[in-house]
Amino acid sequence: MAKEIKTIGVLTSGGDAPGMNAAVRAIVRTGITKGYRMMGIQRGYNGLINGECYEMNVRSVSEIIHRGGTILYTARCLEFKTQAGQSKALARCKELGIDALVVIGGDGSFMGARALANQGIPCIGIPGTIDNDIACSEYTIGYDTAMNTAVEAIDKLRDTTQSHDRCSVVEVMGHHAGYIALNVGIATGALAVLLPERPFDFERDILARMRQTQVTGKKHFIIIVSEGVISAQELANQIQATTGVDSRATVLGHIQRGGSPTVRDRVNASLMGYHAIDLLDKGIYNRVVAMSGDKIVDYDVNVALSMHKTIDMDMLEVANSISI
Ligand SMILES: Nc1ncnc2c1ncn2[C@@H]1O[C@H](COP(=O)(O)OP(=O)(O)O)[C@@H](O)[C@H]1O
Ligand SMILES: O=P(O)(O)OC[C@H]1O[C@](O)(COP(=O)(O)O)[C@@H](O)[C@@H]1O
Ligand SMILES: [Mg+2]
Repeated sequence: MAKEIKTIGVLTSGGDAPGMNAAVRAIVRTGITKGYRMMGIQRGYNGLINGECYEMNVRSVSEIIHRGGTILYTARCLEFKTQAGQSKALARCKELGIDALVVIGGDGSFMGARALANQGIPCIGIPGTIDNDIACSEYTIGYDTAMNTAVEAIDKLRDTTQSHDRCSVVEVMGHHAGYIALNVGIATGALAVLLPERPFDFERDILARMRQTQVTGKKHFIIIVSEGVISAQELANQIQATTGVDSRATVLGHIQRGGSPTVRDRVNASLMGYHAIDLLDKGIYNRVVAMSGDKIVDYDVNVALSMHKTIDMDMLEVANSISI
């Protein structure tokens, strides 16, 4: 027998991602249409522990579909990782009458949702992270916007890099995940793309590729490095010292996390938000919403968290074959 749900809470957690607002909008409006009381919880699990929340109506989510960031704010909450923190959150749900929760965030946030689900609060996870590193889903909200933001910035860097016959080393985000780097590398025609999934070899990945292309007359170089592989500045210094090519480092950083979401992020966020409420409404609990092909699907949270996904190394081969 499905538990009776009257009030649904929604929160955003972990790194913000463009399109989170579109998801919140879809969740709140679908929930209200289906007759639920909707509560916005601020600052992720911190807000759940502290009771920072407010009832939302259809107008609470007006004028946000095009805005980056999250109107609910977000946070990383260490306390919630502890049993004591989770017990406080559970007590707060009971006090506020929150019967179920929709969590928009990454893999860490879903582990938090599972902890609450295990204590009787039905939870639905929605993948919201620019990194696209949610194993069960081919796509995460914010990923498309972040890549487009990075491409726009790197196109600008290309102009100045070419004008000075320089090498630009550009660091993009992607905590342990090279999806942004690989796609952005192909989209910007980068000479080399360094991914966390592949051990870095300075001679093979940089020097050999520069020499090969210099023979054909190329004098400027763009190198994309995913955060954590090597510091962009350190790599630029090494390239300049070894090849004599004037080199500069650019860390795109949190620029990639902001800005108005793309069509793809707005549409997927809206579909996923609707799907999350539809699941709860059907009495289907403790699922993670995901994309498979262009379809919205869902997985049991335990299954979702045990899945693995691998980056398509054939795409690196394509990048390396074309950027010569
Ligand atoms: N193992 C865990 N158990 C319970 N809660 C967790 C766990 N891991 C992460 N969380 C909660 O989720 C929040 C966001 O996780 P984090 O990994 O920083 O981001 P993301 O969800 O984007 O991957 C953490 O600050 C914490 O409150
Ligand atoms: O917000 P912070 O603490 O600077 O975190 C930066 C990290 O957040 C991200 O932007 C997104 O990661 P999550 O989605 O897992 O939170 C990573 O690419 C990056 O490593
Ligand atoms: Mg994460």
